[in-house]
Amino acid sequence: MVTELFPLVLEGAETSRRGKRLVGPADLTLDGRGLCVVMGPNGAGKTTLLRLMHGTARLTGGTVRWACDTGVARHHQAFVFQRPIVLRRTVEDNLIYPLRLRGVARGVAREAARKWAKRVGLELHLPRRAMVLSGGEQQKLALARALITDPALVFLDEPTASLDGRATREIEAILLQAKGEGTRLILSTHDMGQARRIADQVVFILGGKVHETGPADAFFDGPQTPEARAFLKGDIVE
Ligand SMILES: Nc1ncnc2c1ncn2[C@@H]1O[C@H](COP(=O)(O)OP(=O)(O)OP(=O)(O)O)[C@@H](O)[C@H]1O
Repeated sequence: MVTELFPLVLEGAETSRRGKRLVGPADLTLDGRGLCVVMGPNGAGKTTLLRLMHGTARLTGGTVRWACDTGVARHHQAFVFQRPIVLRRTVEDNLIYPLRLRGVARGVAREAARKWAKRVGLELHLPRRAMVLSGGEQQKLALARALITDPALVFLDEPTASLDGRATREIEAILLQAKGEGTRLILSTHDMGQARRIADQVVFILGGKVHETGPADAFFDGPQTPEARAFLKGDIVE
C-alpha cells in the first residue's frame, strides 16, 4: 500500500536560530494535492519553511505532523536544492547511488539509471563525470536522482533560480510529468511566471509568516491581502 503522507499540518511551527525567529509561528494545512508553490520575496523564509517541513531545520516551537509516522514520512521524501548537489562520480553512479543505499541490486539500479537519464535528456552523458555537466544538466541530474527512488513527495528549493529559460522549461516539464504520475511537489520560487505556470496551490510567505494560502487560481486572480496584491504587481514587498 502507498504510504499516505498528507495532510501535513503545521501548528504554531517555528524555527529560531540564536534567539532570532526565522520562520513562524506558522499554522498551515497542506492536503498535498498537485504542486504547491511557496512564494515570497528574498529572505521571506521560503527555504527555511521547506526545511522545517522536511525536518532539516530545527523545530523550536509548535508541531509539524504528517498523516503517518514522521520517520516514515521523511523516508518517502527527497529534497532538491537551488544549487545542484552532484557527487564526484559519473552521471550513472550519481543515479545509482540512492538506489544502492536502499539495497537495490546493481543491475536493477543500472536499468533505472538508464531510464531516468533518458527521461531527463542525459542518456548520452551516463559515463561522463557529473562535475563537468552544465548547471542545467546538473540540476536535471539532481532531479532525476531525487525521483529515481519514487518518493511520495519532493521539496524543491528554487530549483531553476540560476538556469536559463530553456533549462527552466525542461525542468518544469519533468516536474509536471512527475506530478502527473502522483508525486507530490512543494517548490519554492520568487519567479512569478513560474508560479503561474505550474502552481496548483500557493503559500505566500512574508517576514517568516505564512501570509496567505489557497488554490493558485484564486490567489492569482484575487489575492486577499494588500501585500500579496503588491507582490503580484511586482512591487517591492518587505
Ligand atoms: N542558518 C541561518 N542562520 C541565521 N539566519 C538564517 C539562516 N538561514 C536563514 N537565515 C535567515 O532567515 C531568513 C529567511 O531565510 P530563507 O533563506 O529561508 O529565505 P528565502 O525566502 O528562501 O530567501 P531567498 O529567496 O533569498 O532564497 C533570512 O533573514 C535569512 O538571513
